[in-house]
Amino acid sequence: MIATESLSKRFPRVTALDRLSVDVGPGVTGLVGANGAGKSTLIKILLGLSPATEGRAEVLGLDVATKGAAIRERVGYMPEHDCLPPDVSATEFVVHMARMSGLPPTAARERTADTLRHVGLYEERYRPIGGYSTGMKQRVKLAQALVHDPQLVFLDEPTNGLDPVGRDEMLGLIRRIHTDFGISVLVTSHLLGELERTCDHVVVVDGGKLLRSSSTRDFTQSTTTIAIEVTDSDEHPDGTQAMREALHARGVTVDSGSGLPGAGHILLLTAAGEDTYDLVRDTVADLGLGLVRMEQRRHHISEVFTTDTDTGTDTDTDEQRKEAVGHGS
Ligand SMILES: Nc1ncnc2c1ncn2[C@@H]1O[C@H](COP(=O)(O)OP(=O)(O)OP(=O)(O)O)[C@@H](O)[C@H]1O
Repeated sequence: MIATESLSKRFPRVTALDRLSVDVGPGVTGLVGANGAGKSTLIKILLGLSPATEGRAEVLGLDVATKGAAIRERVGYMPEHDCLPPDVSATEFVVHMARMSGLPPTAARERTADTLRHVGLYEERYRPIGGYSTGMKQRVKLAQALVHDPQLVFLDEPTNGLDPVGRDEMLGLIRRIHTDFGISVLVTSHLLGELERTCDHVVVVDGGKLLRSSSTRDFTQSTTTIAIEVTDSDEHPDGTQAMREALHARGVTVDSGSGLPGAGHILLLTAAGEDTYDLVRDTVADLGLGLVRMEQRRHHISEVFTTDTDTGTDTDTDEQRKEAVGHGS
């Protein structure tokens, strides 16, 4: 679907892409990286909207340097930023975009109705977009990317600004773009966690460089670490501490998970088979606490960064990386 070879993009003060070589096949692929990692720049080059400084890239077998228009006929694009006209309705806007893509009037109206229904916009589609919530606007942006029935869509940070429920709904929609319509998807995010659930394949970029490209399964192989979180109680006002001590007394070494989001409330312990789960359950019950969660920890974006990038990068990138890690779940 996509192939880049030593692709670079240099702006006067910053190298946005640095000799990036990656192949992306059919299915749903996540492109993950901190803010400023080069994700949007890559998408613009792949659409033929911005020339690369060096290297080459093909989308659906078409060279981005010379076949931009043909690529945009076959590829849908959902931009990151709000770019919707406030005074027209979703229907009017999406019909317009369908017409711009070359669909005849009747087909444009039919495809618009189908696509808006697919993204979950019903009666609201006749109201001006200016009054929509962020989630509704994201759906309109998604609909206009799909309306001309592309073979591939680029979705740039589609969950940006959404609350957890809206985010889950958007991720479900993205998955269905592929399962229901066979359209391949390249979706960007600075949160690896949300892409894990949605994508078949994940590509990680950092400072414009390829950090890792692998199937989601390989990427998120379960570790043997279990993360647990418990409630407090009247008897144990610091439930986490009580749990730590009780587990310790039962011979289990517990780590506080410092540095992880939610640290202070999370206990990490090494699983020694099913017995460990039973031990945790029994200990929680004996203490009279509630178990908020008990889950096998999976690799986190921070681990990718710490294990694969100790090669020294500039300060800006380090800051941006921390930001992505901080946002991770
Ligand atoms: N037109 C431009 N002129 C100068 N620098 C740019 C331009 N576009 C992007 N950059 C810089 O290139 C780097 C990569 O930006 P890019 O927008 O591709 O990152 P990103 O991974 O998409 O992050 P974000 O989600 O924050 O947009 C950043 O340092 C950015 O400031």
